[in-house]
Amino acid sequence: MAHHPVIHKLEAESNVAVALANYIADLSAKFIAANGSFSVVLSGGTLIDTLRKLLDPPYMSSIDWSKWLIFFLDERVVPLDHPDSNYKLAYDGFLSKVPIPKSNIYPIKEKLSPDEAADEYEQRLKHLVANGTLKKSPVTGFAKFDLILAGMGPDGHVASLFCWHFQRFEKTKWVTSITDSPKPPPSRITFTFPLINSASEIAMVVTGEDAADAIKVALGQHASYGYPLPVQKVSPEGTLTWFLDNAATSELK
Ligand SMILES: O=C1O[C@H](COP(=O)(O)O)[C@@H](O)[C@H](O)[C@H]1O
Repeated sequence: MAHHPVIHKLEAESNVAVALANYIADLSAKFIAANGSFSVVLSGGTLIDTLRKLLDPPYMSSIDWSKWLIFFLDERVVPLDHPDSNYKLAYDGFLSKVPIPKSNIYPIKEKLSPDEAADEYEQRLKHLVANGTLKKSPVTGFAKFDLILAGMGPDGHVASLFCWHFQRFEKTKWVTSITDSPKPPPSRITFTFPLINSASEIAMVVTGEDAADAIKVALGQHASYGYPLPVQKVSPEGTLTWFLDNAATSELK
């Protein structure tokens, strides 16, 4: 049974950045004290810039970065130094500025087809569960990440799970691929909903006016047409916490 979501409606994106840094620092301390590590899944997009407060005092020196493990919620199937790469975005904007050991960062493998890249990432996650690096959900048997940091596109997509694309209905695979993403670039890999929803904590970090219509649907104030939006399928075993600014909530009553 999913818990009620926690919703933080903040004035500006800069307030979201501060609240998000506090939330992440608290979870980092909690999970490291309990398990000796903190597994964090990053999406791309605007989220990476909204993580910027973690680079400031007191977080930079108070967080035990050496215990963080970094994964990617979705990735574009391009070289890791390509401008479209979510790894490059995260590395340039965040990962290169914090002392997380390189061996604790898990980018996709290059030079594989989208299908091969998704399978390879899934196998790597399964191996990390088998050797105890990652936890396993006792409910679903999928990997159980401590924290997934997700954004949402204006069309309500999460990760690379889009409306009208079958990947959003995947039940068995942990990671899947898409070669006709409606948002460029077309070839991507993505966590599936069963893997996403096995997480302990999911933060949906959504800012800006473009998201306002989808936020109205996601928070139940407007019926969706036909199928629910992908974002409406986000329902973790643990807690879902929304971080929203005034622009993203401007259509809410
Ligand atoms: O293409 C993608 O889009 C989403 C949303 O991005 P945003 O810029 O609207 O925040 C992002 O979460 C995902 O990781 C990315 O591949």
